[in-house]
Formats: sequence, structure tokens, C-alpha cells
Amino acid sequence: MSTSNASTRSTGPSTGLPAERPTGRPRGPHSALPEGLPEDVVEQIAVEQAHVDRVHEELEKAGRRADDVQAEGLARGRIAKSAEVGLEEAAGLFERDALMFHAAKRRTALDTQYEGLVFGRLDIDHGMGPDASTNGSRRRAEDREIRYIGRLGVRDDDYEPLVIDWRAPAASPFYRATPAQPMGVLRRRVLRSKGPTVIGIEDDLMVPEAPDDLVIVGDGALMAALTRTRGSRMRDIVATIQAHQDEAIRASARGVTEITGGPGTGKTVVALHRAAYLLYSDRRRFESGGILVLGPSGAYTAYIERVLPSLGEESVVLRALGDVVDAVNTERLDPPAVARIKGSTRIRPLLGAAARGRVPDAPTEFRAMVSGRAVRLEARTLDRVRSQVLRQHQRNAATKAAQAALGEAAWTSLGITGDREAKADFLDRWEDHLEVEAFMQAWWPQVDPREVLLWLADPDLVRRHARGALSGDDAALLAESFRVALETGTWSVADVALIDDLAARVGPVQEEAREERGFYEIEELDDLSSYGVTEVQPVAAPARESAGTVRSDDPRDRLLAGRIGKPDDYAHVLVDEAQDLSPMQWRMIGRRGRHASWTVVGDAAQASWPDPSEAAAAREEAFGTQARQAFHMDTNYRNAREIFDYAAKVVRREVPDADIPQAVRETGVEPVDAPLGADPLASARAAVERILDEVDGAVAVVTPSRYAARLEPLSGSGGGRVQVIDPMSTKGLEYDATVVVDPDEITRESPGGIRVLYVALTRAAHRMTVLS
Ligand SMILES: Nc1ncnc2c1ncn2[C@@H]1O[C@H](COP(=O)(O)OP(=O)(O)OP(=O)(O)O)[C@@H](O)[C@H]1O
Repeated sequence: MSTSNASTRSTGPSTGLPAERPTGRPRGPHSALPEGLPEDVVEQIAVEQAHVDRVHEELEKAGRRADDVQAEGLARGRIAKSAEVGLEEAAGLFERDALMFHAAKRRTALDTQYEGLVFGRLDIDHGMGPDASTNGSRRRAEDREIRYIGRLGVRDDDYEPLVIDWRAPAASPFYRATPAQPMGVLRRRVLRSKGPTVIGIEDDLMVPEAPDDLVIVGDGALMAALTRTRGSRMRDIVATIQAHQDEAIRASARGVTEITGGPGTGKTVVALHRAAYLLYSDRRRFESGGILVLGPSGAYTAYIERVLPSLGEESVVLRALGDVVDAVNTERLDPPAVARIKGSTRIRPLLGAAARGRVPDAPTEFRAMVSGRAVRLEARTLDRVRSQVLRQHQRNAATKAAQAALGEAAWTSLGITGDREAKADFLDRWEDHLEVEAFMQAWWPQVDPREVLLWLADPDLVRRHARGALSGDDAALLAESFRVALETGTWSVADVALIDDLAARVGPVQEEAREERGFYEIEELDDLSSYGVTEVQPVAAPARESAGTVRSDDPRDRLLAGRIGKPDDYAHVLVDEAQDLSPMQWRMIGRRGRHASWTVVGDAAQASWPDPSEAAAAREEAFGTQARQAFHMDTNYRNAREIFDYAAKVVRREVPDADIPQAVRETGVEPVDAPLGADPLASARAAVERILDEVDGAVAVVTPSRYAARLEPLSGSGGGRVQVIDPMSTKGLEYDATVVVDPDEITRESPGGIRVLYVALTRAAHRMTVLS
């Protein structure tokens, strides 16, 4: 597909108003403008280029000024103090210039990677009545205002705005004005740029008739944006946000904001713009508290990662579900039956029992001479003490408490009553006794939550701990899945939520306190030698390397690499594809949003988690009692109507109440149904070759696992444009074209059945071939 050229819709004569006079770069032999543009479009582009050039010059100046000011900044503050100039004023100056400096730096990135810094213009008539009825003859020049809208705000030396940040209230009419409610806007103009060069213009007229001096060109910005090649990365939509999307973007930051809608309705992109808006509207709160954006997969985070930086926001944390817990990063998916066991809260009692249970290989008996008395504690006593301590403490923070409780139990076991002094002496010795300490290291070691999970590779232990909560088959499946982890050295995505649950139970692994033992050691050694103990070998805590540095061949080392700390707490959590989160995953995310407001994005018809009511309960628990606001998106901006109709027909068969949006764009080309022949690679290759000729940009071959290996040779073909991908991993993604292989098999193999097929059938913007 090629980009649509601006074309003249209707034009009025140029009146010679200063703002409309073409003063920018002329179109020369090296011009970036497409050939064959009508002359009035070229003129209009030149007008806008002149303004864009001015903005860039101003930023250039600001950059240079900021260099000086940075060096001078603190000094200025100091002078300000001594010279009794308001400190606030000086700080304000510095802050503004520093901001401009950062803006200038950012601009370089924007210019090279993204579309223009200045992307919009409003021509406003302040004399216009609310019904837009004022006719041309009553319009007065002094009522007119031109406002430019951009990715960041820029002012000139007189502090006059040259560009308004798209998130500022003054930019709101750019998104909200409609011909029915023009909000004073005569013409909305979208500028399309390559770096600092304006290459196209799309106008929307908001009044019934263009005033004589306003030229109207282009086919409308939205259609131009939607017909463009998509490529392999999501783009921001800052120039073409629609009014109903803008409402969700600018909605109150408080509570829980739910954004629902069918495939391709812009839920993800709207949510990302909302994150940028929240940062703008309350930077202190959201930048320092942090915004977490959570998506289903690494492919998804890679797909969306450019959107926020293109909006000038770098401080948002993007995580995939396999990547939420520090030191663990995985894409491996369990088979659906296993993922279902691990995702349900039914597994919690099992995890609780494992976290409270005996450490495998820990001693089951304690024997030593303490304070001249022979102490012997059996397994039952050790278990009782452990349970008692863990009722009140996290295991990793309870070493001291456990040692003290064990001391009490030891004293009780001696059967001495009434001798307070002897007890005090005994407990005193107990506290610093080397044998007790050595025992504690073996009996009460610091445990990594991941080790606790690996204990469950033992099917007997799983059965014992599950105490009937899991069937025998489920217990065996679960244990087997942890054996897979031990063999491959990789966790599964579903494991991550279990690790997090266990981390909350056992607490962070404490660094070993390196206590100087001083004279206590000498006293204790005296004590030991008198009872014939010659050597005590304390158990050293295993040394850990931090994540990413472990290159071990041992799968177990790879599983346990890095350190798991406390979960980060965020000020705002944005969850995309929320319909797919399992209850255990909701609990994991909830731990990161205890004080957060939320934006939650989803579509039930695309769900792959099979038990929505259990997930809903876990989700409610994560949100607490916060206020809710809901936004529904009902226009599909991704799929050509022909492609979406095909997908909608398929899903309606089994999900009659699916939320079906309206697709806004037609290509006149129906999806192609073709046979999947005896040689699947040959069939898919033929389909891919046809499609590569028809579209520019990214092409996906969406295949069930059955054909994945056989189709792999297509990966990277078409000059790197073709990707072979499984249906679940296409969640949230988009391609210019897709080849969907064996839809029946996709339905059969996927946990969400037809809903996952629906996802696969709604990924293509322009062309789709289905091989059945
Ligand atoms: N106002 C808009 N202007 C231009 N493009 C838009 C607009 N709104 C949405 N789009 C485009 O529509 C496509 C679909 O958007 P997005 O991926 O956010 O939809 P979604 O609702 O999250 O889809 P799904 O649920 O299928 O993953 C994207 O290419 C996005 O850029």
C-alpha cells in the first residue's frame, strides 16, 4: 500500500492574509514533496513549513541557551539569593530553560524517528456563535486566532506560544471540535511531516462554508492515516485522535478507568496516549510514583515501545506478563491444561503449604549440649515451632524469631520448672550458641521463592500439600511442568505469578548479616570445647549472581539467577488485553498497584482465560473500592471492512454477544480463502508471495504449533518483512497483511478456542489470506 497523497478538496482564493502567504522552503529538485501535488497544496505546505521552521529555530536557540544556563544555573540561583532577587523567579527561569534543553534534545530523536513535532493547526474564530451560524460577512479579522498543536509546547522570546502541547487544555478543540459542535474552530489542519519537513496537509472544515481566505485541501487526516502502511511498530495517533477517544484519554486520573471495545478500536493506542496525558496533567505524582504498562508478551511490548517516547515520555515502565517479577524474564507458555491449574486461585493453598512446609533436606532433629544440658528436639516439635512462627512472620524475616521460639521449646523440653535464673542463662547461651546457629542455617535457611516452587517438581510433595485441592492428574501435570523447568532452565509465563505469590509469603531473601562476633565467639568456643565439640561448620548461604550475569550451563542456576526484591509500587497501572489475565496474574499485578489508579483495556470476545468469573473476582480485589469510569470504543480503525466482516462472521457463530465494532475503511478486496495443500510450506509461500506484491510493510504467517517448524523457512523472507508467529502471540499486534493457517486447528489447540482464532483473524489492516 502506498501513502495517500494530499489532494485538493475545495479551495478558496488566497487572500494574502499574512499567515497564509507562502514563505517557507520552496519546492526544488531536492524537495521531499511528492511529485504532482496541486499548486495550492504546495503553497499551503510552504505556509506551514515557514512556521515549523520558526519553531525549530526557536528550539535551536533554546538548546544553545540551555547549555549556558545549565553551566550558570546554580550560580544564578546563588546570585539570586544574595541579590534578593526572588529565588523562585530564578529557579523558574532555570527550570524553563532546562525544559527547553530537554525538549531540544528530544526533538532530535523526534526528527529522526517520528513524524513531525508540529502536527496540527487550528483556525479559530472567537466571534463565532456556538451553532456556527455566523456567516462570512460578519467575521472580523481581530476575532481570528491561529493555534499550532505539537508534541510539546514551545514559546518564543516573548513567551508567546508557537506550539501548544497536544495535552494542554488549549489543544482540546483540535480533538473535540466537530461540524455539529465546532467550538469556534473554522478549520482543523493536520500537517504530515518527515522530520522537520512538511510533506502533506489534510484539512477538515468545521463550518458549513469555508471563509474566503481559508484554503481547504486533502481527503481528511483520519483516512489518510488509516490507509498508510503500518510497518512493524505501533505509531502514535496524536494527529488524528477522535473525539470519543479523546474523552477516554483525558478522563480523570482517579480510580479505575475501563476501556472496552472490539478488535482494532484503538483501545491500546488510546490507553498509551492516556498514560502520556496523565504524566502531563500531574507530572509530580505520576513521574515519581511511576506508571506501569502491562501487556501480554514481549512481542507486544516491542510493538508498542515507541509510542510513548514519540510523545516525549520516556519514564513509563513497559512489562510483559512473563517479565513482571525482577530477575525472571520468560516467554515460554505452558500447555493450556497446566496454565489453567497455575492461573487459578485453587493453587494458593498448595503454595501456602509449600511456603510453610519443611525445607527439603533440612535436619529433622536437633541435638546439642547447651548451657551444660543435653537438648534433643524431634521432628514434631520442630514442625510445631515452624508453624507457630510462620503464623506471624514471613519466613525470610523470621530467622531470629524462629531461633528464639526454638530456644523456648528447647527449655520446655528439659522439663525444668520454676528456675528463672537457669532459664535466662539457658536462653542467653542459646542465642549465641554456634551449634544452634549452624542448625538454624540448615533448618531455617533463607529461601528463594523460586526454590520453593521447584520443590513442587516432586509429585508426592505436590499431592501432600494439595490435600485434595487438586486431582491426582492435575498434581502430576503440575509436578511434571516444574521438571520441565528444571530440564530447560526456563520458567513459564504462568510460573511468574506463582513466584510472586511465594515471594509475598516468604519475603525477600535477606543478605547475610556479617556480624563481628568479638568475645562472644571466644566464650562460645570455651563452652564448646568443654563438651568435646571441636569444629562447627556453618552452612554458607549460596552465593547469587545478579540477573543477566549468569551464564551457567546448569539449568537450575539459570532458573535461580538474580535476586527477587520487594515488588515496585506504582502510581498508575495500565493493563492491556486485560481479558486474558488469570486470577493469579491479577493478584500479582494487584501487589504492584496497591495505591495506584488504573486503566484497564480489554475485549471479552478475545479472551483466552477460560474462567472469566474467577478472573473478575481477582480483578475486583486488585482494584478495591475505587470509583469506576467506563469508555466504550465502537469503531474499528485497523481492519479493512472486508477483513473484519469475515472475522465477525466467524466469532458470531460461537459468541453471539461478541462486541462487534464498525470498520470504517474499505479496500474493495475480499480476504482470500485458499486450500492448505499437502505441502503446507508451498501453500503458505504462494500466499505470502502474492501478498508481498500487494502491500508494503509487515506480513505475518499465523500458524498453529503443528505447522510452525515447517513454515519457519518463511520467517524473514520478503526482505525481512515476513514473520511466522503463533496465534496467542499475535495478541495486541497488527500487520499490513496476514496469512492465517488452518483456522480449525488454531481453534482446537488454543485455550480460548474460537476467541483466539478471532484474534488471529483481526490482525491484518489491508489484506488477509486464510489457508484451510
Ligand atoms: N484515531 C486514530 N487515528 C489513526 N489511527 C488510529 C486511530 N485510532 C486507532 N488507530 C489505529 O487502529 C489500529 C488499532 O488500534 P489498537 O491496536 O489500539 O486497537 P485495539 O482496540 O487495542 O485492538 P485489539 O483489541 O484488536 O488488540 C492501530 O493501528 C491504531 O494506530
